Amino acid sequence: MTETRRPPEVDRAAASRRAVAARRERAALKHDVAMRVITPQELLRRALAHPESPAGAMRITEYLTALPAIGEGKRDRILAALEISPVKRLGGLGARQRAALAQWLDERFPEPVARPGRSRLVVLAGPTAVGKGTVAAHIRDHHPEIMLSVSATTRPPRPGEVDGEHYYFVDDDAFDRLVETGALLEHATVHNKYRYGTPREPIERALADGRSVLLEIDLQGARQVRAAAPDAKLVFLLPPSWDELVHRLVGRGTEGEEERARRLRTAKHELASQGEFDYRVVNDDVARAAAEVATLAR
Ligand SMILES: Nc1nc2c(ncn2[C@@H]2O[C@H](COP(=O)(O)OP(=O)(O)O)[C@@H](O)[C@H]2O)c(=O)[nH]1
Ligand SMILES: Nc1ncnc2c1ncn2[C@@H]1O[C@H](COP(=O)(O)OP(=O)(O)O)[C@@H](O)[C@H]1O
Repeated sequence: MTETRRPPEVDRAAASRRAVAARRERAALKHDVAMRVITPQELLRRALAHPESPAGAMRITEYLTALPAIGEGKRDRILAALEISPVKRLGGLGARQRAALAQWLDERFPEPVARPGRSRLVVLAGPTAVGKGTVAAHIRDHHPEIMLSVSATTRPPRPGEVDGEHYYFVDDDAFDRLVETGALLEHATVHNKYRYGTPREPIERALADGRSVLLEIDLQGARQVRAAAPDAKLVFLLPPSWDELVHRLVGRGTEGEEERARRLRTAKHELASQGEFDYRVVNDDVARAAAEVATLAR
């Protein structure tokens, strides 16, 4: 049997391509943590579950400096306190080191804790283009038991949008009257442009009938609902990664470059506020994410 052997330079080239790809993937993961698309705990869980993956191969030093507000000085003090050597990789941490790091992370970056037994009023918010509208539409089509609130807006209808179904399209004066008469549970100017608000009465009626209600609104609205109805469940929809969020925004093709850049800057701030929410749902697959939100609405 003749064995065909590849020249060593071919193997070297392949190895170097793999190294570059792994480095790129590690950089993307660090960016996701820095942008708060994934929590530090999530990255650690991935590293420990797959020590051979790019997450597992990440040095503890790289990991710590990717965390919000951790510079090199703080990093070294943390490593000393946790008794972890700076040359360690995440996938190679010992049991005691994992436990110490996990405890430190939970104190420093607490993950939202599910708060069961809350009302059936569910707020779905999240950064631009994460898929809030898509997930809400899927819930409307597949979970008729959940009432999807129809907002009032001063934005003009887009082709195909039906008054009373997608939105109640009103002018500025009519919107003012809704605000003055207290007809809105919350309202806000979104993307610096048009006003949007949630009619209070249909929600109160549905909740009184024992139905679940879903509001797909922006972060300012979510905060007002929290203040007005502290028992509401606040759900934050997350993209699988920052790159995927950008990809969806570009792919939707509804904004020009300048508006996209502005929305992404807002998205960064919105992602940083996810700790105010009770639940986080990753919109990796629309049907799966919608099912998760529908379950929370029960
Ligand atoms: N506060 C608040 N935000 C809303 C309401 N209805 C829709 N929004 C938000 O307004 C934003 C713009 O929605 P829309 O005009 O449908 O445009 P698109 O998101 O670019 O398709 C989205 O972030 C919605 O979540 C509402 O009643 N109150
Ligand atoms: N799970 C998903 N996977 C891939 N693409 C998605 C997913 N969810 C939504 N999208 C796409 O992302 C874009 C933004 O979704 P959209 O519902 O308009 O976002 P939002 O309402 O949060 O601004 C749309 O083009 C939509 O088709």
